[in-house]
Amino acid sequence: MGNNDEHLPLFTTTPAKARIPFKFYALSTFVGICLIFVYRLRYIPAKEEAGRWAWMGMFLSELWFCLYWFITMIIRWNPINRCAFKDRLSLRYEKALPGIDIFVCTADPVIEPPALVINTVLSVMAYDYPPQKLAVYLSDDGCSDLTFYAMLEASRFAKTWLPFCKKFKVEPRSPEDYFLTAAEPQGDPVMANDWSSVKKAYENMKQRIERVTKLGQIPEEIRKEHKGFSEWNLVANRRDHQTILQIIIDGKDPAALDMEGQSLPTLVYLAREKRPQYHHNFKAGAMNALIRVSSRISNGPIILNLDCDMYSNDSGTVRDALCFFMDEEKGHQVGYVQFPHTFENISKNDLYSGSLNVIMKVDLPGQDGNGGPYYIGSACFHRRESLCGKKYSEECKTDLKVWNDIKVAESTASVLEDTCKILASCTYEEKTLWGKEVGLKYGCPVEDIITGLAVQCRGWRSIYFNPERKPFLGLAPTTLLQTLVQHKRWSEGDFQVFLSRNNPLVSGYKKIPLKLRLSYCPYLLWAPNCLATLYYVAVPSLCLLRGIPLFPKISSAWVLPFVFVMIVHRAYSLGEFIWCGGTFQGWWNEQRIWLFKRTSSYFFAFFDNVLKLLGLTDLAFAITEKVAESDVSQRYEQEIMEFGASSPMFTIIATLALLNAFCFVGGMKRVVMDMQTWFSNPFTLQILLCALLVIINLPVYQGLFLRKDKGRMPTSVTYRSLMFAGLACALARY
Ligand SMILES: O=c1ccn([C@@H]2O[C@H](COP(=O)(O)OP(=O)(O)O[C@H]3O[C@H](CO)[C@@H](O)[C@H](O)[C@H]3O)[C@@H](O)[C@H]2O)c(=O)[nH]1
Ligand SMILES: [Mn+2]
Repeated sequence: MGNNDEHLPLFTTTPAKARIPFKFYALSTFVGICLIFVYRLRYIPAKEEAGRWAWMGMFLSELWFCLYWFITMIIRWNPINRCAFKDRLSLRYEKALPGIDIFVCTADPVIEPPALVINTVLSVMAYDYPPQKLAVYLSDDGCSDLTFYAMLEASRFAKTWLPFCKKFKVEPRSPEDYFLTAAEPQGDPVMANDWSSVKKAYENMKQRIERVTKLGQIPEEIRKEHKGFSEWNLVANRRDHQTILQIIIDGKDPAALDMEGQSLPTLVYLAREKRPQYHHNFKAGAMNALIRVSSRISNGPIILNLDCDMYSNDSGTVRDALCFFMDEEKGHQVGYVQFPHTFENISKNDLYSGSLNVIMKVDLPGQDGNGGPYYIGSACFHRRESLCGKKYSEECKTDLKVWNDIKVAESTASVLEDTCKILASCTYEEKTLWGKEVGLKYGCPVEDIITGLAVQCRGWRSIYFNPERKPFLGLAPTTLLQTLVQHKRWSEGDFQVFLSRNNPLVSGYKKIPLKLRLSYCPYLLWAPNCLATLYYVAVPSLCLLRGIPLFPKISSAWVLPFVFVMIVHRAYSLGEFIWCGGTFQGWWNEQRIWLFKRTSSYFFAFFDNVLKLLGLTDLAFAITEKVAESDVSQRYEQEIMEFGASSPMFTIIATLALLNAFCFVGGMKRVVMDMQTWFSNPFTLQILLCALLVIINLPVYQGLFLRKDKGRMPTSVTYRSLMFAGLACALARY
């Protein structure tokens, strides 16, 4: 190694390619949109004409779409890619690597089974990193002794799993996912023997955990094995209990060794105190309790935050992240490093559009280019200080040396357990800045977005790193309702941020660049999208029924901008989707989910925010289910859309689908009776729009009328939507 290498950076940044075709697309679409506006303004129906109001509504909707499109272009304008050099990091800093604290959050042993949670925990315990410098914390908002039991089992299994991972260079290091796909090694019989015995050990452990989980309580003989179980004697229920803090593996204890005599990472279980009269602030509250407790136990300067279903898929990720924090030139500016969310359970053509591929491959690199990605809740490495409210200053440059000398008080695990409990109590945060300036922010179902924004406003840079190998794999929702509920939470929280003092356009003024503030907006404005979309999918169709034309004739030149924008815009979206690794069918599914989300999730999110402004409700955090009944998951595999629940969201979706079907039939009748050609008929575009909506809604009609399985639309929804759609059509008609 030459001397020069010392000056090479630990990471590089390169602009993305193929910018010219993109800019051409953006510009030409913009021209097309302008022409549409010219048409809308020139041909406003006169005062006495029917349809003047409908026309104005079209104009306003299109204005909104244009505005929205414009900010999505800002995100896409100059994306960047990052590259990290782990080998340089090891050469320079192997002896001086900082401590890493890993926080895993879980909240419910039924929705998030303990066997799943410990796979995530094991995958991060097995990171390729000095174990003395690794501490893994589990926050259990479900306060479940079942989860605690699984953690005990995991701590025992770790003693074989960790050395096994190193020996066999196992990837991924979640045992469940490794053994699901890995083949037994051939050749060396000793190795093969080793391999099968570890596999057997894992399977036995999993069986024990699942048996106890199914039983729903801890058998007496197991309770005797660990003093920690006695804590549950005092637990009234999951919403009313004392703090339970158990240091399951104390990494500083010289006796805490794996099978090969190597040290083990510290492993901690925490169920923070909950009392009915105190708001627990969901995941943000859990994270803040962990930040405080960990500061006494290990105090790692870097914190990785993971959802319990998001296991590590690459044992090198910690080192990747450190390349950004430890770069001599720019590292001191970095507040957090966000990794992409990818999912292991996406169906072949991504039925519910859960993969988030375009967000991960287009939006986040774009946001990074504009000044730094959002913090999206999981798979993010934070600098402890930046998360805890410190403002960025040039002096942070000295941190590197300090990091290595961070000390925590030397005390035994049981002393720590006692003294740290208070940090996770309900009253600890009273009259402090926790949840406001310190730690994750409270009062919003998207704690991640507002927290990341606050970190950026304190002057820190954030980094997005999307490596070749997927760094983390999570679970995406597997039913339509779950998908819609998840998006309701996101869009609701995002819009709440937009309406609050935290609106980046205001709070980021003079703190972060304008283009970064603007690139928050497409997300924050998800919810209000519902208005323009609902208008566009209902009014032109109803006007068709009534006989009010809203688009130019095919024979008129004004049809060109409409057709051009429609085709080019969708072609671009298709291209982007395929480029991000999707299929054509997947793109088509995405269009459908896009419609469903906008008309149901965003609609409810919008109105809940209005109600909240009026002080009538408070926004909550609905947890996404990670398990499904076997017939439900079977339908998911087969990509059959799952309705099967009587939700008002489905009523809206079904009503709109039926409305368009009725209008399509009515519209066709009109065309046939009018005896005009398609060419000179003023309704052709309206019929096409209506037809498109009918085609995209085909699975809804199937669910309403044709299917017999349990995932069909409930009859109550069918009746209600028939009634509403019929009523709307009758009103339009007469
Ligand atoms: O009171 C709560 C509620 C949730 N969680 C945990 O929060 C995580 C995310 O919950 P999930 O239901 O899986 O939500 P998702 O929509 O999948 O989560 C995305 O969106 C959230 C914000 O809405 C972020 O917090 C997440 O990190 C991000 O992955 C899970 O580990 C939960 O255990 C808690 O710890 N306490
Ligand atoms: Mn999740």
